[in-house]
Amino acid sequence: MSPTLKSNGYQSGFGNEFASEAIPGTLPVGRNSPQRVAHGLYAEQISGTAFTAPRHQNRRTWMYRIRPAAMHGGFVAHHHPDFHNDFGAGPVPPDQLRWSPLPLPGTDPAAAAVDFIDGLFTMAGNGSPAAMAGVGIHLYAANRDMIGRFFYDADAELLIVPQQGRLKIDTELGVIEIEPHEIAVIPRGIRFRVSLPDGVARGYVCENFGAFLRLPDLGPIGSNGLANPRDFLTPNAAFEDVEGAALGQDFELIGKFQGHLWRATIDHSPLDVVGWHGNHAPYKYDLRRFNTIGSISYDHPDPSIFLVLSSPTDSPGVGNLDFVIFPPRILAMENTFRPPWFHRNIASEFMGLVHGAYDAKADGFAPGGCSIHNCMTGHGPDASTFEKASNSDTSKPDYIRDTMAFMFETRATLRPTQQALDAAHRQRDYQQCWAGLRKHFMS
Ligand SMILES: O=C(O)Cc1cc(O)ccc1O
Ligand SMILES: [Fe+2]
Repeated sequence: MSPTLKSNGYQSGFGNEFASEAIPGTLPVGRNSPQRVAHGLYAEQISGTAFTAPRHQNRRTWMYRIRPAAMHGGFVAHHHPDFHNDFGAGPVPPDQLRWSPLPLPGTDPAAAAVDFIDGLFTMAGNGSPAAMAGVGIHLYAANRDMIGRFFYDADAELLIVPQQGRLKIDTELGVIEIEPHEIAVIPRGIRFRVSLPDGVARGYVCENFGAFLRLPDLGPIGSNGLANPRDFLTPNAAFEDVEGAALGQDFELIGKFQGHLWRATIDHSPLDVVGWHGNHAPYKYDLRRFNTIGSISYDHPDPSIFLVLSSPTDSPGVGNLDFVIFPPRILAMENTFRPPWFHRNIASEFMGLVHGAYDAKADGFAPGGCSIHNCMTGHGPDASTFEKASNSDTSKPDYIRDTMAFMFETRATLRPTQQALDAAHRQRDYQQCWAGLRKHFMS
C-alpha cells in the first residue's frame, strides 16, 4: 500500500492550544469527552507531561479517531541491531571524533531497500529512556517509503534534521512535509509513517529523552529574534480510513520502548484521527527563517546566541539538549579572530552539516558528516582556517552564504556506540586537521 494521506496545511505558532478538524463538526463543543462523539468517533487523550505540570509547561492533546490506540496485536521484539540506546558503561575515548556521511542505500544493487526506520544508525547518546534524561543521536539513510508500517517512540521526542531528500511525515495529527534546511519535531508517543518524495533521503535524528524542546527566553534580545514563534507550523488534521484486511495484509506498528524496538500487527491505519485539539503536537520549522544575531563590534560570541530550541534540565540554564544552528550570516567584528575560537567546554557537542561548508573547518566536514567533541576535549578551527582568519582584513565584512551547520549540545558526555567507533565512514585521521598549526611564539 502506498501512503494515501494528503496534507491539509498548517497552523502557525509554537506550543499553541491548536484545534483542527478534517470533517467539520468533529470537535465536541464545551467538553472533551461527550457520551457519544460526532461521526461515531472515539475520544482519546495523549499526555506529554505530568497531569499536574504547571500550566505553561503542560502538554496534552485530545484526539477524535476512528479506533482507539489500544487496538493492535501483542508486541514481539523487533530486531534492528543498528538502532538502539546501548551507549555502554565502559570507557569513552576523549578523542575528537569525526565521520564522513553515511553511505546512501541503493549504491549496492544486491542490498535490500531500507525505509526510514530500517535506515537508522545510532551514533551516540547519554542518559536513558528509563531515566527520562539524555539524548540518543542517530543518522538515517533510506531509499524506500514505510509501507504498511507505522512507528512511535515512547522513549523520546524526535528532532529530525534532513540533509538530503524531502520527507513526508504522515502523523496521527496530520502531514508534515520537510526538505533540507527544515526540521520536524515529533512528540513522544505520536504515531507516524515516513515516505520519501525524492526516492532517497539522509539526515540526522535526535531522540530527546528529557523535557520537551521549547523556545529559549530572549533576555535582553527583547521580544523578537532567534526562532520566532509564528514560523513554527503544526499540521491540520488529516486522516485515512484504511483497513489492512482490505489490502490482504495486516500492517505493523513498531514501537520504541525502553531502548528497544517492538512490533505488533495492526489491522487498520492508526492515522485515523479526524479532529484534534491540544498542544502535544508535531511541528516543523524552516531554519532559513532564523533571525541570526551576532557581534557588531568585536569578538566571536558564545554559540548560545544561535539557540533554536532547548530541552531544559532542573538546573537553570543547563540543557539536556540544546539545538543550535550556524546559519548564513555576515561577520563584521573588527580586529577579531572571526571563526569559532579554540575551546574546551563542559557540555558535549555533536555537530552535523546540512549544507555547504562550516566556517571552522576548511576541509573534511562534509554535508551529511558529523563530529563529536566531548566534555573538555580541545577543538576549534583547523590549521588552514586559523591561518586564513588570522590574516584576513577585518575592516571589511565576511559574507558567509553557503552554510547550514548545527549542533546537538548536551550536558552529559556523549558516549559513541561501538558501531560508530568501528564504522567504515569514521575519519580516523581527524586529529591531523590541527597538526599543521605552527608555533608562532616569540619571546
Ligand atoms: O565548532 C564548534 O565546536 C561549535 C562551536 C562554535 C562556536 O562558535 C563556539 C563554540 C563552539 O563549541
Ligand atoms: Fe565546540
